[in-house]
Amino acid sequence: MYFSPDVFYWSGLLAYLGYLSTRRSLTTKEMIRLVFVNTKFTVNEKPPKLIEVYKRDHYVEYEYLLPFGLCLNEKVTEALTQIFTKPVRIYTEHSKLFIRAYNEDLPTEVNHDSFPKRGGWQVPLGLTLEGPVYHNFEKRPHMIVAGMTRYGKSILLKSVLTSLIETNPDNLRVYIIDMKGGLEFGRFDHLRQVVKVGADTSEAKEIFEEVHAEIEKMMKWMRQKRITNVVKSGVKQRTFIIIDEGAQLAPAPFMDKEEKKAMQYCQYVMSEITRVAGALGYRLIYGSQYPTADNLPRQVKQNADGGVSFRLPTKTASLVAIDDTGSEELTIPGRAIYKTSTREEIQTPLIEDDNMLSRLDKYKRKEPKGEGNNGNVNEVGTTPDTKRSDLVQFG
Ligand SMILES: Nc1ncnc2c1ncn2[C@@H]1O[C@H](COP(=O)(O)OP(=O)(O)OP(=O)(O)O)[C@@H](O)[C@H]1O
Repeated sequence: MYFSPDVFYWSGLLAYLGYLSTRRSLTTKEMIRLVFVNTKFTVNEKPPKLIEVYKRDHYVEYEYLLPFGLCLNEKVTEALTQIFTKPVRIYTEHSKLFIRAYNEDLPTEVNHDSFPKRGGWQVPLGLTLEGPVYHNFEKRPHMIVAGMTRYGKSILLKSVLTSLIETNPDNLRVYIIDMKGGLEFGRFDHLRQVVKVGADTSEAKEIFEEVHAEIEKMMKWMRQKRITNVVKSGVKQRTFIIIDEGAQLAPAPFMDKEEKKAMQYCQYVMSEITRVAGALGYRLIYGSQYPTADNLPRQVKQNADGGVSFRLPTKTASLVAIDDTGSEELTIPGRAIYKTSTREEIQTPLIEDDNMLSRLDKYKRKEPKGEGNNGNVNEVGTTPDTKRSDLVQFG
């Protein structure tokens, strides 16, 4: 029997439409079940059993009981992901499989002002699919911020600086090393919390010498007072060292001996800050476009318990920055991975320079630099029950 090509065309189309309509009428639960069966994610031909469906503000979560011996694999994860038009998180926990289907995509822009303020030393780092995420510098004192040029590193550093000043105007001291010639952070030098802005290698070295001397004094003072960690001691002051483009502070073969020595010194103090000075109230935020094993001091890497990575060129770069891959897949400015003991994809807060300058205007220095309590290290140790003599002794 002969069938014209038209017959094949129309019967094929009808079958496709039939498939589409069935597909449309399927509920999410049914589609998940079909994926389990079609990908052979079964034991004795039985797929995982649905236990509960949770409806939350930002997502709907399906909880399944996993039969013993059944392990989540890439094939089923990919097939499940294809069911949903919005982001989905698929994970297992205690013999259960969870499929969390989010209601919305992560936005491509979130204003810094939209994050509610939190007390202490917590700053907003970004928005996740489940709400805002904060970094607590008391729990995780040091942080690495990595990302290729034009993906949002400097803006995040500025957002963190703004939050720190606004939440702790009287207890914050900041040294900024802006290796982009001071172009990004030079404008904030007039704020009373900003002790110094260094814009090149020699200024960076001066800052590190100053910080190093402070750390030694502080250690002595704490030894005398038998304080082991400022966090539990009532010492309120914290000193942040923010570095934008830390890779510029790494020795390179073309440098002369003096320059190499200066760089090695800078790297040594960075390491000391993360190794011992966290307990003394010193916090390092190390920003770099492309951290490598050669330019990121090992101690900094090992002791920085928080990492934010914007887009990076390769998986290897992502592994160096945050011990995890994924940064090479980010494509949107302001989109980053925040890695601590957990991992979150975030859209970081956007803040414009002019907005930042106008809201921080009230913190501009009244006295000339170095007078009053501007950046005065003698004020370290100001606690309700610490006598003035302690402060003098420390200074
Ligand atoms: N959180 C954000 N949300 C949306 N867009 C952003 C965000 N952060 C940065 N951008 C966009 O990316 C541009 C570059 O940001 P930024 O200056 O922070 O880059 P960078 O990574 O520091 O680059 P470079 O290292 O070259 O200075 C901004 O001008 C802005 O358009």
